[in-house]
Amino acid sequence: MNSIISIKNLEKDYGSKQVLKGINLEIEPGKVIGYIGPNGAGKSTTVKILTGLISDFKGQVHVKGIDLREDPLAIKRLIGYVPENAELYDVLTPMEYLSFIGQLYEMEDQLIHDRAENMLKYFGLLENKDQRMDTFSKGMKQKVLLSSGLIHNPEIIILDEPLSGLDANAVILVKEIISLLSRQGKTIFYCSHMMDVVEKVSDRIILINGGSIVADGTFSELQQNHGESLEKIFAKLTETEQSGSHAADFMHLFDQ
Ligand SMILES: Nc1ncnc2c1ncn2[C@@H]1O[C@H](COP(=O)(O)OP(=O)(O)OP(=O)(O)O)[C@@H](O)[C@H]1O
Repeated sequence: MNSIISIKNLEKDYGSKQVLKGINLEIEPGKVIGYIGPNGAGKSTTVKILTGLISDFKGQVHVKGIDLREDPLAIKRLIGYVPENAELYDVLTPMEYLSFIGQLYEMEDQLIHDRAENMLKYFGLLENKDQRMDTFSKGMKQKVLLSSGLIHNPEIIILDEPLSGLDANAVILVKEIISLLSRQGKTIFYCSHMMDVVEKVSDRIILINGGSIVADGTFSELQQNHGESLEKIFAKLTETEQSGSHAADFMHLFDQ
């Protein structure tokens, strides 16, 4: 396979705790990869390694044939990353923030300006473009963050729970953007807990549990092997099928 991302025997410990236990992944270009798993499964850790934020890992990671250990900066240029919990410089305005990010990628000023303004327009933030972001809601900040991950038109886009805090219209917009980006040949690595969205937008779904891959395939392949909806497949493979009765047990706490 002509992989754009190649991960071999990836392991990561935090002290005595092994969080990734030998992840192997070959990812084709131009696909949307849904990367799912329970809280603490190791999704963000994988993504932080891929984006060069964590460097003390075991195993091999190559992006477009470049060894992550040898040239992390070259890989960072290829990737647009929207982290789960981002620190925005919220004393800046969206335009100032996006200019700053664009300059880090050595983009031309005019291109930064035009692209930033257009992205803010599509996210309904044009009238807020010159307001300081410390007054923004979570969803407004998330839209700026998404714009900052896309501004340099990266080949690979890594989204870690990108829909958090977004209203229903923005969720629809982001889902459409994901599909359009993939039609343009971009590779999208999409971590989320929103099973209904992952089910719809992903060409391939990878489920990790306890630091290991427990399922990998198209949605219909996973359905054939494990169940109807992605929510049910997830529950089955991560052993939370009893969540209904757990909820009932929880409610018994209030019986006395
Ligand atoms: N900096 C850190 N130091 C120590 N342990 C960490 C650190 N970051 C993550 N962990 C632990 O590593 C495990 C995997 O965390 P990770 O954030 O990768 O999970 P996740 O799948 O992204 O979870 P979530 O869905 O909750 O975001 C968790 O048990 C977490 O407590």
